[in-house]
Amino acid sequence: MEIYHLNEKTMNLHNVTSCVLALGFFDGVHKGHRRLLETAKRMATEKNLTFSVMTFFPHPSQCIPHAQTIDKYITPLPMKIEIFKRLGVEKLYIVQFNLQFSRITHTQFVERYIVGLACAHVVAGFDFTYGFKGKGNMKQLEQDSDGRFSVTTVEKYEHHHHKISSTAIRHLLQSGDVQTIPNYLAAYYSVRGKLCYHYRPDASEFVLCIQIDPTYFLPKTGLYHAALVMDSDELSGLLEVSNPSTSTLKFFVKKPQLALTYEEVTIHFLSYADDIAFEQAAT
Ligand SMILES: Cc1cc2nc3c(=O)[nH]c(=O)nc-3n(C[C@H](O)[C@H](O)[C@H](O)COP(=O)(O)O)c2cc1C
Ligand SMILES: Nc1ncnc2c1ncn2[C@@H]1O[C@H](COP(=O)(O)OP(=O)(O)OP(=O)(O)O)[C@@H](O)[C@H]1O
Repeated sequence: MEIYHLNEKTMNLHNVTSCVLALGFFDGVHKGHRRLLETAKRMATEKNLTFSVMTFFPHPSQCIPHAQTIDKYITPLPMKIEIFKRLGVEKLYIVQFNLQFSRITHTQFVERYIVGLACAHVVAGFDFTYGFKGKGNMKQLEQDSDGRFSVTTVEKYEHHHHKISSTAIRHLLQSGDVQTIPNYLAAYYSVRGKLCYHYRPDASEFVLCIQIDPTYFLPKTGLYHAALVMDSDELSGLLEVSNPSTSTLKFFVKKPQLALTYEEVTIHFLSYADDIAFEQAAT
């Protein structure tokens, strides 16, 4: 996968190839996002065009006043890049979202970032917005295209009559309801980290400490039933989130049957244990 970090200065510095472009922020790359990305991939294959994705970084709420500033992510950028790679994206455009970019009008965005990147077809969801004050929508996009590219609008994908969204997943994390998240993500909520040290409080128990990207959106404080995956080995245990802004997690496990190496690990949040267990572990 080719990755291009775009801003006003770097816009015209690379070769473009005719593409199908999927558009959006895509935090979590949840089931709704995946449906959209599969549509774009299928169209790229049918039309023999490059499968491209455009996303933005950081989240627009960090430079425009919003009800809530989003500075923690379900998938921090390196994770999102990895998922796009796995989904077969051929070109990834990461547009720097700053105040200057936010003031680009919907027509300017189409001229510079869609027509300018040789997009023959654009795929986005029913509620995608773009341009200054988010004035552009999917109807506007068809008008702005002026016949130069075609547009597919992906319908709302729901779970129990609710839109599957990054916002809904953040709410589930905030309430500790991690067991419901696979309905939205198609997988357990997971974080990637590095085993930084371990200690042994008694003969039967090990505590592993894992350093994670500080921009992960963590579930609420407490203890979680979790699985820790390292290479092909998997350990079951309890994971402590001491507070949602921590970047060190503690994983409690009974006598691990494998040699612990200080490498990359992935932690899957399976379900919430309870506050009582958390208080007991803390003492
Ligand atoms: C060129 C451009 C300008 C934007 N300007 C604003 C803005 O002024 N205010 C705003 O709230 N969002 C703005 N946005 C953010 C969009 O409304 C939207 O959040 C973003 O395109 C990601 O779409 P998604 O949330 O549907 O994935 C802008 C987006 C683009 C592409
Ligand atoms: N459930 C869904 N069904 C269809 N399209 C979706 C769905 N969720 C998001 N999309 C589309 O995916 C792209 C990325 O959307 P975005 O990153 O805003 O996701 P979101 O889940 O709506 O996020 P948020 O909850 O923060 O608004 C957009 O084109 C959007 O319209």
